[in-house]
Amino acid sequence: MTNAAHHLPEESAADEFIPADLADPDDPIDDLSPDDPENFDGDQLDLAERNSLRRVAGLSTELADVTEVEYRQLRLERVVLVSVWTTGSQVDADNAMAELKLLAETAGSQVLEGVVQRRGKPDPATYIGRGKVAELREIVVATGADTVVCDGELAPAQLRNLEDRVKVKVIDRTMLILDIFAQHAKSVEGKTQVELAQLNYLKQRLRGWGGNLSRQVGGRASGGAGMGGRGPGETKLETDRRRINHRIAQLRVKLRELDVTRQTKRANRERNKVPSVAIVGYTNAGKSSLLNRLTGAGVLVEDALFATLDPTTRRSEAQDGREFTLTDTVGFVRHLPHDLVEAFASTLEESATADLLLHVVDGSDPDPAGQISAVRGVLAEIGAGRLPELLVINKTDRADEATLTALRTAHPDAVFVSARTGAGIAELRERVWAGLPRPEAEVAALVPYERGDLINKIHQHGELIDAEHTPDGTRVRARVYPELAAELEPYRSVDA
Ligand SMILES: Nc1nc2c(ncn2[C@@H]2O[C@H](COP(=O)(O)OP(=O)(O)OP(=O)(O)O)[C@@H](O)[C@H]2O)c(=O)[nH]1
Ligand SMILES: [Mg+2]
Repeated sequence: MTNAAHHLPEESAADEFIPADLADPDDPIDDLSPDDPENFDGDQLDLAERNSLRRVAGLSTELADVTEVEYRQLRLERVVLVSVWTTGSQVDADNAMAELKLLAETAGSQVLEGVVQRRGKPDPATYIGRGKVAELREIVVATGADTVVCDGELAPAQLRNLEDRVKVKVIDRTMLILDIFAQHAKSVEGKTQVELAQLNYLKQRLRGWGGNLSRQVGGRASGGAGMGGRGPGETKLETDRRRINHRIAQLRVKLRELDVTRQTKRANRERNKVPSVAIVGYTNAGKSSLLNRLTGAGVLVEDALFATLDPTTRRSEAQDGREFTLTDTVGFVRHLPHDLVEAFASTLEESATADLLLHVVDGSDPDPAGQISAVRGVLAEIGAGRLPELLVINKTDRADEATLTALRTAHPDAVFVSARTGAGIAELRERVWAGLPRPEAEVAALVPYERGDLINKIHQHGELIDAEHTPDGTRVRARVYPELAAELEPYRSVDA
């Protein structure tokens, strides 16, 4: 890459660093104290527990001595944000920076400064222009930062070069998101998935912080061959790599086992034909708040990105008594790391197999259209792109009229709600009920009174058209799924 560097054009004057305006005076976030009784979020059952989990290092004891893996984690760091602004307007660039700031804060770090460089494309060697690296170093020194966070996914070489020159830890957006997930994941499955994604990502970016040991010239000779115990000549880098590979294999096995449990659960639901509704959407859009509104679930709601990492499923009932499930899911974000999408595949499958998607959008976001397309992108990636989708524009209490009008025009079928005030929730319920899949087969039967269980099943899983009590039992007409139709077969009326 030193070669490549010679061919790069000099920095032009137009490539100035633009300080990002990080202090947003009317930051809508500020008026959202969870202690405010107005902020109806249901019971926040596990808030305390969550807070106590915040800063626990995500890796198991087996990797405790892989110093680099720990080093890459972001814990209460003092950071400088850096982004290369290639396309789009200044507003887009500011929004992207504001989101990066939120992400960094969600990871527990303190943002000291943010700089944007306008540039045709990121420098292949150093991400920002090479002329700007020294300036970045100055900012780092002046602010006393210990970490630089770049808004993008950096190639291993870019990361290394920047780190060598800026002389503090450099993290990219992908690593940052992985780190947030690692801090927040609660279930065994979630933790395992995140750890796997982190290790996969880091594996290609290890640089051997054991200092000179890592750059041994003969190091290549041992690559790949002889995974067994190598002697004292083994470098720290190789040890790390070997341990990581070993750990990755372990995690894969564990995930496979966990997946079996999940599939059993899902198979049960499928057999019972309980329609499932998945609440999907951009992170912080208000998915959990909506689940709480719709079911009183008491899921944690927090003004933080990725508050929810473990899907919660609640049963609910349509007005005609039919049951369905509502699942709150992990939020999406622009450029969700691919490793992570892959790692979360089984969790996300919850959405991919749903009968209906409630796609929640934060109507008060500066760029709801961008959120919608980012979410649809991830949905397509996990094979949920063609499911029936009900677009729900949330936070109408806070969104400005112009944005709402634009959204109404662009999405005439969307439902406009506020999980906070409850506005539009009644309509949302009806739209959800109407969107549930309907059983096809219509049957007529005379069900004897001792088979009241069948009548109950019709109520729960089918649609009762009419019922009449006769001396011999209940005469019913109903739309039911094939399984229930088979159970009703012995009592079928011929005149149907
Ligand atoms: N003003 C307003 N705020 C809302 C509304 N709905 C949710 N919020 C707030 O938005 C923030 C995020 O809400 P959550 O329900 O946690 O969002 P989420 O989509 O589940 O977020 P993640 O799980 O982090 O992806 C919280 O501070 C909520 O109080 C709304 O209708 N109006
Ligand atoms: Mg949530």
